[in-house]
Amino acid sequence: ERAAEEAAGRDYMRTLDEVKSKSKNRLVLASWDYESNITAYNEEKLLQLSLEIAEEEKESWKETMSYLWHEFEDQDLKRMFQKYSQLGTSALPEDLNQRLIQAVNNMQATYAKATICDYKDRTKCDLHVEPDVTDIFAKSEDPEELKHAWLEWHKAAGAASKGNFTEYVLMENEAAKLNGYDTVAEWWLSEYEMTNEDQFATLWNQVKPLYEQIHAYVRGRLRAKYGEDVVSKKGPIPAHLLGNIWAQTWNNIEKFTRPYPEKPDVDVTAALIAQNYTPLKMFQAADEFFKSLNLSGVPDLFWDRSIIEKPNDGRDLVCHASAWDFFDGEDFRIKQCTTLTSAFFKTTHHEMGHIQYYLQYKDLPVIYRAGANPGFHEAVGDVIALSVATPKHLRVVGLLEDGPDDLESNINQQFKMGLEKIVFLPFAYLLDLFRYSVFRGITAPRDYNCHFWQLRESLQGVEPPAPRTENDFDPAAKYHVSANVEYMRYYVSYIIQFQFHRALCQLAGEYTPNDPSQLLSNCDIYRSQAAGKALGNMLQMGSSKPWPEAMEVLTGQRNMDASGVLEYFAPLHEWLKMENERTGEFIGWEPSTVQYC
Ligand SMILES: C=C(C[SeH])C(=O)N1CCC[C@H]1C(=O)O
Ligand SMILES: [Zn+2]
Repeated sequence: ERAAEEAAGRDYMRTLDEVKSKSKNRLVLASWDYESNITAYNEEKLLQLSLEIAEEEKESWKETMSYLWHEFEDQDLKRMFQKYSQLGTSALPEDLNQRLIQAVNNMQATYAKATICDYKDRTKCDLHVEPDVTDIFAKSEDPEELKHAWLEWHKAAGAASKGNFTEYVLMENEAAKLNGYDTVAEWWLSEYEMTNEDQFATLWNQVKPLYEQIHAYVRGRLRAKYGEDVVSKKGPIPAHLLGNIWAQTWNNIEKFTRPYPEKPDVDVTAALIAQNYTPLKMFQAADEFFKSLNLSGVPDLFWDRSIIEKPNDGRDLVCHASAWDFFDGEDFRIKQCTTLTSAFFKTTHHEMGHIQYYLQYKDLPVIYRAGANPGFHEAVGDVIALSVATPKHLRVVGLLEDGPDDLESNINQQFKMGLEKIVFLPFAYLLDLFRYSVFRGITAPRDYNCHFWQLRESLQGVEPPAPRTENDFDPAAKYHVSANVEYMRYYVSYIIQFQFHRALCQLAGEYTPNDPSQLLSNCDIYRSQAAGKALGNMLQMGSSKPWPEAMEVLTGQRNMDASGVLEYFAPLHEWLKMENERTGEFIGWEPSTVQYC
């Protein structure tokens, strides 16, 4: 009867977990080999192993579905069976799975190998997105050089992948249907225990007023710098002038847009170089922060097997930063082409946050070794980085000399954080609104680029530096579109990380709501055992419970909302409204005059 069936199911789950641990370990090792060294041999090995494991998974899926797990009373056992009942892309017939794997591998390789020619020296054509194009956008203040780099990169990495992307959409949608979803959009939303994107729209409505204020202020400062012919009074901002090839964060233009330029700069990049930091030292600093919270340090294997600098042996590799769980409870790695910049100092904390999550849930069944939802995984490292980025913490670790702690300095600091966190929200939101509409067939291939730029203009208030046509495919110029990595996880992360930060800061005694002497943006949880314990308790849950339960363990709230973001940036929001009022800056943007549809 049922009790015997559940007992049998429990035994079966234990065995299946052992089998899964081994097959996932083999697959991740082959993926690591391919992404660390893109060769035909490594691609073929990954393809063959992927197809072999897909067949094994089809077999074990039949056995899994032979149990009456829908009736099980043990909710935890039922949750495990429910997760194993999702076969994923292994549900595809082998030939379609092969076409899918090849389409994504082709896009990844195109992106990794893409290069552009230097603006000044047109014979120098070996510039990759990391570090070269990234550096151009960090340093150049020449609109023509920025336009050249923008157009060349979007041609080399975007347009080139349109065919493979269309094939990938077909195959991935087929897999979605075989897993019981209408399209990939619903499959991705199910990861958040949602059936539509209404909650994401609600979050956007909460933060949009704040975004419009910082957008208007930045447009005004850019117009002052480049002139009205380059930056209009009321139109969208040209995407190539925002310090980032995707215009997703605008930190690199902070140096000439910050509210109080006469106040001392907080230039972490200069400090890292001046103090002979190395990539290794950056990783050790992040590791030390987690240990200060009485959380886990990384194992020795991590230092032996990670790749933390771009290899200089001329190989092709995926440079985009990533953290890896090899599902054997011991092997955890990061692959990152680190350079000595404040951006990479943050990325290092971001990636070490993934590793910390892996370490905290490594003893759970393999099926539960994931974030409570994908946004949780992206938030861990960023929460730590919110403390690290405070002038207070930077002084503790010697990366910033003493300076004023007055209102103007706080506004400058919040503005710097706003160029990373507020500005990012519409970008992350639109990237998957675009892909949802593609997966749902609302956006056909002949409309891809037009619909992408309609979203870029309406949500982000940016426009392309030159006319676009359907020979372009600008979305694939962003890594995650070429690599089939869902992106709403970052939108969720940039909302919930402030809810997490607020809770941790109160536990650390660093923040009291409505106490102006303790700004949330000045909180540093460094060395707080209470904060570390609460964070660890949430991370140890992995995906064993629905994400509202994990959220509640840390914050006492069961829902995600923008109250954390709005509380953190309240002083800046007030300042921006007053400043835009004072200068008469137009809030929002009128339609673009650039032809892109
Ligand atoms: C650092 C990573 C690897 Se998970 C990343 O892709 N991030 C972190 C911030 C947003 C997003 C991006 O670079 O687009
Ligand atoms: Zn991440």
